[in-house]
Amino acid sequence: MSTGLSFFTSYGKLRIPVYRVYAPPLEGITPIPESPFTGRENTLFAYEIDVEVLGENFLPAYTEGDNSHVVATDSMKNFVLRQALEFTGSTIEEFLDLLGRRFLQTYVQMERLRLSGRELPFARVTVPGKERGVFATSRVLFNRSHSAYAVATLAFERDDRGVVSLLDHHCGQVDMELFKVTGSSFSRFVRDEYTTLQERVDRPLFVYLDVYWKYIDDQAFLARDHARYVPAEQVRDLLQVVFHEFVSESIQHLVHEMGQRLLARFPQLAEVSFEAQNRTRDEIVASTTDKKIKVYSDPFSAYGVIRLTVSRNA
Ligand SMILES: O=c1[nH]c(=O)c2[nH]c(=O)[nH]c2[nH]1
Repeated sequence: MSTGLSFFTSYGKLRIPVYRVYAPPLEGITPIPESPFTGRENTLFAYEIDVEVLGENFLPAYTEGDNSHVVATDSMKNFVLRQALEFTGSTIEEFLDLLGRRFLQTYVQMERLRLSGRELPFARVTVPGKERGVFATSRVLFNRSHSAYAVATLAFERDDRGVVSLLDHHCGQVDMELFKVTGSSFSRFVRDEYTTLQERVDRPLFVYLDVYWKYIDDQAFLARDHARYVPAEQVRDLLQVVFHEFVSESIQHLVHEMGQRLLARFPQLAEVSFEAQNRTRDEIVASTTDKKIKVYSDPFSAYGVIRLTVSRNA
C-alpha cells in the first residue's frame, strides 16, 4: 500500500561503555618529530561505542509494530561487550572493524551499520619507584582524565553476495582546549559602525579545537603492522607544536597552518578538517610595572566558530 510517504530510519544503542583490560599493546608506530608518542600499552582500553543500524528492513517495526526483524538494542550492547573480550587488535579503528564485520555476518536483517568509538581517557598514576626520591608510573592504577579524547566512525554494508565492506570512515581528536598567552594576533579586519573589537597585535588566544582526518586507503589504518596508522596522540602533539611555534594572524590562519603540517607529515591522509571555537578571554587589568602580567576574564558568552577542510587534489 502506497501512503505517499517515504521514511528514513536508524536505530541502535549509544554510549555502550567498554573497559577491556590487557588489550594487546599498540606497536609499530612510525615516529614523527613533533611527538614522543610511539605506542601505548593498552592495559586499560576504554571506549564508549555507538551502534546505529540503517536500512529498510526495520520499517515494519515502525509502520506495523512488527518486531520480527528487530534485533533488540540490548542484544547489540551484549554483542559489543562479548566481542571486546575476543578482540586481538590494539586500536579503536580495529575494534570497530571487528564489530562491523561480525554484526553484519551475524544478523542478515542488518544491511548497513554505522559504528562510533569515543575514547574514555585514563592516565597512569605517578607512584614512588624502587629508588628513594625517584618516581615511576603505576602499572595497575589509572586516573580518569576529562581531557581531549580520540574518536572514530566506520560505516559498513553487506552486498547481495553477503560480502561486508567498509563504506566510509573518519577519525578524530576532539575537545582540545589550548591557551597561548602570547604570540597570536587579530588585526586589520573590517572596521565599520558595528566594530567595537580592538585591533590586537598580541592577544592571549584560547581555542577549543576538534580535528578529524580520513585516510586515502583503508589498509593504512587497518593493517596489523600499524606502520601507517595515525595515532590521535601524534595528531594532538603535532597541533600543539604548530600552535606553540606559529605566530598566527587569526584562528583561520592557525588552522590552515595545522592542516598543511598534518598533510605534509602524514602522506597516508586524504583530508583533515577542523572546528575551532574562539574562547579568547577579555583583558580586565594589566600590571603597571610589568606589561606582560595581566588578568583576563570570561568574554561575552557567544563565541566565534572557524571551520576548515583541507583535501588533497586527486
Ligand atoms: O581569529 C579570529 N578570527 C575571527 O574571524 C575573529 N572574529 C573576532 O571577533 N575575533 C576573531 N579572531
